[in-house]
Amino acid sequence: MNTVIEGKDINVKSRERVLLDVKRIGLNKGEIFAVIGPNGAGKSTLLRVMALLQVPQRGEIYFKGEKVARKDRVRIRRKMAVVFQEPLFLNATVLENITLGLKIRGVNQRVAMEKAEYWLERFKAEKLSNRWARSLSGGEAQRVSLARAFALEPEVLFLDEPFSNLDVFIRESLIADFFEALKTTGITTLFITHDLEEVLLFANRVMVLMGGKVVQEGTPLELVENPLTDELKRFIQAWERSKAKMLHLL
Ligand SMILES: Nc1ncnc2c1ncn2[C@@H]1O[C@H](COP(=O)(O)OP(=O)(O)OP(=O)(O)O)[C@@H](O)[C@H]1O
Repeated sequence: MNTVIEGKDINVKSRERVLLDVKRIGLNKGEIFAVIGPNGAGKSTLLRVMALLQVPQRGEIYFKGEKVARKDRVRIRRKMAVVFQEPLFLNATVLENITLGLKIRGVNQRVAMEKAEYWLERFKAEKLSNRWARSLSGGEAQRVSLARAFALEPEVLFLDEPFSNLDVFIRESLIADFFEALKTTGITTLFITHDLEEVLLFANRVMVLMGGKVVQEGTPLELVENPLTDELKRFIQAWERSKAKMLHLL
């Protein structure tokens, strides 16, 4: 079976409001799968459910065909890595933040150091090794957060809008490093964004979420060329307008 992670019949409610209602989401091995949608569409909720960080009111997650039971959640979570928009760090140095995650997964100190140094270098963050992680700037923190995620060599990588708070220069450079890392590792990736440009750059497949429901799924090109709903058409047009404005300003 080629599906690495799959969610079936997922339903998340808060009081009586349905936040998420997704019949199926499945990521094939090596695939870069984007979930796109406006603010409040349920993207982060879906990511948390798939990354086993939140238990839905209904629905199941399958990892390589195995239904994830409550008792297996921690074990399977260790095969995953998550990068958030605002990185979460322990109160320790950059290097310690990376090596600790590896040690928890049973990697010995020497190998953990090697992996941490290797990935910090690939994300041009080697000079930050001994800095206190919580003192980093937004761009530095995101470099370290990505290095930490790749160092874990996860079977699935989850990213929740990792580039959205960065200035245009840092974003461009980090996106290039990230894309290179994805290409060379082939890690199965679930990527959340509200930026269509990122979808067109990275994704093999994209799911559009609006109001907690899937409105379309397909290749990025199919989405742009043939949006199925008026709401999605408006979303794409708004994005095109903002891009055109940006080009006009340059
Ligand atoms: N713990 C919670 N309790 C109640 N409502 C919640 C909770 N978490 C999320 N929501 C609501 O669920 C909806 C979806 O939120 P979510 O953060 O998943 O959307 P999103 O698509 O990631 O949005 P954004 O792009 O703004 O980050 C929102 O209306 C949000 O207010």
